[in-house]
Order: sequence, then structure tokens, then C-alpha cells
Amino acid sequence: MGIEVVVEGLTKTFGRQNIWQDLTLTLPPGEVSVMLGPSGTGKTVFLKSLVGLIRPEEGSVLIDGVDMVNSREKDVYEARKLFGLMFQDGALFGSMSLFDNIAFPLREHTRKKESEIRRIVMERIDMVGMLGSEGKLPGEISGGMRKRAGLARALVLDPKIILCDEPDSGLDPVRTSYVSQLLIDLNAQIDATMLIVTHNLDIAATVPDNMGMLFRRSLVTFGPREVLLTSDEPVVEQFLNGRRAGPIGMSEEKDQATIDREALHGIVVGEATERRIVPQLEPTPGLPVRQAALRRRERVLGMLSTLPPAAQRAITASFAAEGQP
Ligand SMILES: Nc1ncnc2c1ncn2[C@@H]1O[C@H](COP(=O)(O)OP(=O)(O)OP(=O)(O)O)[C@@H](O)[C@H]1O
Repeated sequence: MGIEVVVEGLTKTFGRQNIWQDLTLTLPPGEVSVMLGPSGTGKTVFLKSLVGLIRPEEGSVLIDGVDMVNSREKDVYEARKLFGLMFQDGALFGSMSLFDNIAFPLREHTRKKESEIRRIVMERIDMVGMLGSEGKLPGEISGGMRKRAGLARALVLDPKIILCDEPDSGLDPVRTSYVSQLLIDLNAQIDATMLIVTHNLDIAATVPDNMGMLFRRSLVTFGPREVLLTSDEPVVEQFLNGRRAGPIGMSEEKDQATIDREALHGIVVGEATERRIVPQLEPTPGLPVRQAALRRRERVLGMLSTLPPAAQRAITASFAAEGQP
């Protein structure tokens, strides 16, 4: 099973620019979480902070007893092996075949024999549906395939935590839904903790167990998906509806003067519309039941009375629809 990630009081500044402050959240073990947020709110910086590639000034990130913020580089390096990272462009080496790209972490970090490496690499290539393409160079395949190859590479060291930075960027809507299904299928197969950073509303609506959103240097919310999906916070409303009216502007956020000026010109925040929550994706038939979904159900039922009423109603309705009242 995946590992819990406990983030407490995290604050990061570059020079005089405060990226975010006092972020506190827990990624439940083995569950899939999504972090939303307008461009530039520091989602990538957050992912890099979890793996210790960026060191925030304050706070802690506890993973299996190691604090990725305050520990010695040697310990952080060791703990980093628990992670699988999938970056926006797949981050593949252009002159290496897909096979060699995917084998790279195994050759770099383990002493496995070539025959064993071949077995693992082919198994992961199969998992992401790319058997037959292993001899190709990254330049010879589409963006969607490069993403999947990046995901296969993230999987070779049997990660306990998988971080995906915008798995949908540059993909058409059809390829994006394949990636969404792939993420859920992988979760069912390996039960790793997953955090996905995305702007994509379809991924956000259908993939995660938990959702959070970064805005104005803090976490607007983080918790079971239904909390964000039923939230009437103006920034969440605006983001989920892709509207111009609201606190998010072209360069991240608007000041009050801009909001007032827009109101004068008739650009007003719309009425809060009742949002329909679409069901979460299920693993492809034939794959194991997602253990995280079973654990989440118990966890969420245990915290139900602490959640906002709209989220409680949505959760009760979705459990009832699954035939598990
Ligand atoms: N190494 C760095 N040095 C200085 N500033 C940085 C560094 N890395 C990121 N930043 C700044 O931190 C801010 C947040 O960047 P980040 O890439 O995390 O945003 P994001 O939310 O992932 O954006 P997007 O959705 O557009 O990818 C930006 O203003 C960026 O310029």
C-alpha cells in the first residue's frame, strides 16, 4: 500500500516573492488526490517540495518517518526512491529508445541483472498500453504516448507515492480521458498514493478521491472530492465553471478595483449554480477492486459529520448510488 504524506505549516519564498504559506494537508495512503489552482499559484513548487527538490523555509513533509524539508540530503535522497515522478513533458532523453528511457532508473539506482530489468520494463510498458513501441525514440511518438512512457518510467522502481504534474497538458480531450482511466487503473493495480496537479476539469471531476486548491498563497480547501465539488467559495465556483468573473484574473488574481470595474461593465459573478457531481471512474473491468476506494469509504464516513452539509449530501448520495448506503 502507498505511504501517507503529512504536510504541515509549509511556507516557500523565492527572494521577495512568497509562493504560499502555512500549507497543511495529509495525502491518505494509497488514495488519489488532485491539486487544482490557477497558473502560477505554486503547484509545481509544491510537488517539488514534497520530494525535497525544493526546500521550503518553514514547515515539514513527513514521509515514512523522514522529513523531506529538514533532513540531511543523504536521507532525503534515500526517501526520494519511494517516489515516482511524472513531469509535464514526460522528461524523456531524446536520443534513447523508450525501452532505455524507462529502464534508466533501474540501471541508475539498482544492481538488477539485464534480464530482470527487461522483465520489469516490459511489464510497465504493458501497464501503460505501449507494447510494441519500446524501440521507438521519444521524437517518433505523439505527446500522449510520451506522457504514458513518462508514467511507465515513474513506475519502474515500484513507487509508494506517484506525483504527476499536468498529465493532460498538450493532450486532446480523448487522450486526456484515456490518461484519466490509466491513472485509476494504475491505482487499482499498485495501490500507491497519488497526487496529480492539473487544470483539467474532467480529470478533476472523475479521477480523485480527494481534491485541494491553491489560491492567494494558501490552500482554499483540501479534503474528500465532494467538499470542493460542492463548495460555494467564489474562487472554486469561478475555476470549476471557467468564468472570467470572479477573483481569478489573467495574472492569477484581481484586486478589488478590477472586480469593481468589471461589475460596472456588467461582468458579474454568476449565481452559484447547482453543480452535478459525476461519478468517479472505476478501474477497467478485470482489474482488481481499488483498495483505496474501500479505505476511503470508511475514512469519509468517519468524518462525515465534520464536513459541510452540501458535501455530506453528495457523499451520502454517491454511496447510495453505489448500493452501499
Ligand atoms: N526556482 C525558482 N526560482 C524562483 N522562482 C521560482 C522558481 N520556481 C518557481 N518559481 C516561481 O514560483 C511561482 C509558482 O510557479 P509554479 O510553476 O509552481 O506554478 P504553477 O501553479 O505550477 O503554474 P502552472 O499551472 O502555470 O504550471 C512562479 O511565479 C514561478 O516563477
